[in-house]
Amino acid sequence: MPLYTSSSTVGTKFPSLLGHRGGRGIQCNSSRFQSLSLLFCSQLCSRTRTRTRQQNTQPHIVSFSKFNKNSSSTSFASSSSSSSSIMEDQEENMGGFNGFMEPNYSRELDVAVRAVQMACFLCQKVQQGLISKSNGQVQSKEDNSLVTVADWSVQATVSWLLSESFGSKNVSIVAEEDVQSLSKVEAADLLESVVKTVNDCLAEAPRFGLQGPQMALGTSEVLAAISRCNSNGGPTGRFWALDPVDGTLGFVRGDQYAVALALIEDGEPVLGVLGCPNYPMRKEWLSYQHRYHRIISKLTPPTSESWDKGCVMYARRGGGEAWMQPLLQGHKKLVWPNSARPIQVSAIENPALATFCEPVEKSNSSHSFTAGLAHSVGLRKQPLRVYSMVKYAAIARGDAEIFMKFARAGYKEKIWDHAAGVVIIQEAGGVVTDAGGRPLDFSKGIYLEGLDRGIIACAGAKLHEKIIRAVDASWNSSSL
Ligand SMILES: Nc1ncnc2c1ncn2[C@@H]1O[C@H](COP(=O)(O)OS(=O)(=O)O)[C@@H](OP(=O)(O)O)[C@H]1O
Ligand SMILES: [Mg+2]
Repeated sequence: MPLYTSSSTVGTKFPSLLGHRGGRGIQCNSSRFQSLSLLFCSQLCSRTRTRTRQQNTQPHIVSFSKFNKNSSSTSFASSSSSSSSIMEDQEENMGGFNGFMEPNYSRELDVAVRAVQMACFLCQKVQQGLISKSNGQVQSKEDNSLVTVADWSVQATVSWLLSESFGSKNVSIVAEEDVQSLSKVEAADLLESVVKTVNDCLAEAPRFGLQGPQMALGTSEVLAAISRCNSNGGPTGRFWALDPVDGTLGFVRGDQYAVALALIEDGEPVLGVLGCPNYPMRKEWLSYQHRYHRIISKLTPPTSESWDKGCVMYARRGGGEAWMQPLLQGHKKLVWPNSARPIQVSAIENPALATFCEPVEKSNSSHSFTAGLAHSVGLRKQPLRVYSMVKYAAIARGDAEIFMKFARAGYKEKIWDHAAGVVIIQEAGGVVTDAGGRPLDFSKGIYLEGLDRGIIACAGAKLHEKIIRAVDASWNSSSL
């Protein structure tokens, strides 16, 4: 059975790396920022290698599906014949390895993008319900964060789809929601809503090129799918990191939020998929509250064909490319690559022209500290405050140049809040590190252990270096 189409085949243009960055040179030998430069150089070298390979093997990479590599990815590839949920309308499979014997994760990427498309579809329906009437779908968790039917439903749906596609034995997921609060007797109505929402969504699976269940899932199957997401991550093997609704506050306020799914192998994120259902295609609308965007949209309704808002961004580590495709509209069927376009980071290096983004809530990141940094680096524009990993999407798409997050002391960042965004920004040409210039460490379990002060993502090395310097200069006098 034909299985899937590689993302590598969706585009055939591979501009040279430096040309792709608008000709910006990159210094790899800075003595002052050696670790930073080494990091950036290694990102650059990996990208250059990959591009050379792709140029040599275009347009279709040779399939090595019979090659039996002793790696966990083989089990994913081999599980496809028995439990693949991909429909028949797709191209020849890539065997899980490209012509250079490296896993290309094409099948995982294909399933992940489709699953995130479905999750976005689900979230849009729930968010519309929240906006039209405050109908009790917002719950309070013990940790006081807001959680919705969408959180649990997305987690159940994505978990079920991944398990069906790769076999539940082969799928390990780290995800935000645990099943305890949903299993309580007092949550019976909520659970019923989740089961209905999941089944409504899975009934649409064929439109997204995936197979849904033969019969509607029962309560126990939905709970089982949620509770399967019980991995604790770690340094070895393969697991998925899922944030079913990232930016819960944005979601319940009818604003920006994201569905984030990453595949992590041996502690490194290798695939990143980010669904951004409210991401506006006109970048100036990112800075407006979504309510305003909705009013404007009503005044000038988009035509059915126009791409007004909502996308899924994705990238494979080392692929040297990042992509964005629109959310599936109306009753259409997803035909890969679904009008995907390449995305890349901005070429702006001048701080005076750069836009920085940060969390909306000052309890999540110190606005006063970033304002000081902005001043010292010479950033002049107002910060773009956006909920969720949409900030990573904005950097990858070139709509902003800098993302900074400095959480209060003691807060431990979770891997699912960053993994997908890191891969996408890096493959779109940007840099992501902690404030010490080191890569984020996804190998230590569910937290980004050892994170130095904060997170800094930039379109290019020069801006990144300036921010790191500014953090060093002002950290000791800050109250953080
Ligand atoms: N106190 C504190 N400090 C820092 N970070 C925190 C904190 N509390 C939560 N979180 C995590 O931040 C995620 C939301 O980040 P955002 O960048 O979207 O923040 S904001 O809502 O725009 O203010 C949010 O993700 P979601 O829970 O998925 O919304 C949390 O994982
Ligand atoms: Mg989150």
